[in-house]
Amino acid sequence: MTFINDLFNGSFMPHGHCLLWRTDLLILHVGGDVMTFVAYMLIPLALLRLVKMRDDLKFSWIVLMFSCFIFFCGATHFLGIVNVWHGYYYIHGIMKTLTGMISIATAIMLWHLLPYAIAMPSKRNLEEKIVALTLAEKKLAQANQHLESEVAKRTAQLEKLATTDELTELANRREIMRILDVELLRCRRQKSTLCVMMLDLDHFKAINDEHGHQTGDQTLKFAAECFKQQIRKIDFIGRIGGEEFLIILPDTAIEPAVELAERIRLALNQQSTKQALPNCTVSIGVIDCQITDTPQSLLQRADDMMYQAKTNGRDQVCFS
Ligand SMILES: Nc1nc2c(ncn2[C@@H]2O[C@H](COP(=O)(O)OP(=O)(O)OP(=O)(O)O)[C@@H](O)[C@H]2O)c(=O)[nH]1
Repeated sequence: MTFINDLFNGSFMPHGHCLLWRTDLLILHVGGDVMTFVAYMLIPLALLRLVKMRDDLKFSWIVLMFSCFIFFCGATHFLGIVNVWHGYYYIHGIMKTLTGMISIATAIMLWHLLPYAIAMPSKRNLEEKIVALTLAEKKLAQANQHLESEVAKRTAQLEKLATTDELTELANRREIMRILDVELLRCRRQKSTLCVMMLDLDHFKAINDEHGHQTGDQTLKFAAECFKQQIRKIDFIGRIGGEEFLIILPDTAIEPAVELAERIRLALNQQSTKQALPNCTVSIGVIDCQITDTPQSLLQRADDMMYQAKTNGRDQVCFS
């Protein structure tokens, strides 16, 4: 009760010793207020600049409230300086009340936001997450690389399977016919020479019948290897049927092609006697490419020559 009486009868009024009229106290109080005022004004400016520069930031009441709270605190300190010389106590009081109200509102808002702020990942959490993600990304890239090399390996295997004869590992019929197409076009474009050789092992059925299918297979492999050894790197060889082979000789005239066919025939003759395999001979038909030839006609003409070698008594070369 005494406190309330004092409040209204004037006894509660401060006495008129403003800063005790001492210069050091004046400098201390005014200096402190000036510094606080400047700092309080700089903080909302910094927040304003942050919001302006970060266009991903959405409008937030808490930032606005916090800026107002700091601004009003600064303004209160400013009026504190003014009031040392002028007595704007009414305005100062209003400003202090407003600052108090905004401070309370900001504090309530802060408490409300506290659970969200606590749940937010810390800088260390985020750094750990970034490290984990970088590691996962690296592992993913490695797995991807491994997968890509596996796919490339499988593709190469499939390509080989699709183009290679399984037994002799020479080009299969489809592949050698594709090569014949390409080489014929190239020969036309470059106006060069091209020879084709058809080879058929003699009495192969007898080899199978007398020595068994497995020995027949080994003989086929051996003959294929023998043919391959005789041709140049730029030539092509493929197995087009059971015991039938085709050799394509780009940039080759008929004479050297026939010489090569003869060498092949002799090589098979000589080498097969040194093997623990049944003796085996080959009939060869050789032709050179004519202006009207197609891949089919080349094949047909080489086949005709090979049959002529068969009818002439086998183990020989016939050419047109
Ligand atoms: N072992 C084996 N034999 C095969 C293969 N492909 C075809 N043959 C056999 O090759 C033989 C070919 O016989 P023919 O067409 O009568 O020819 P040939 O006995 O060589 O007689 P000519 O060609 O007239 O000298 C057949 O018995 C086929 O079964 C194969 O991949 N492996």
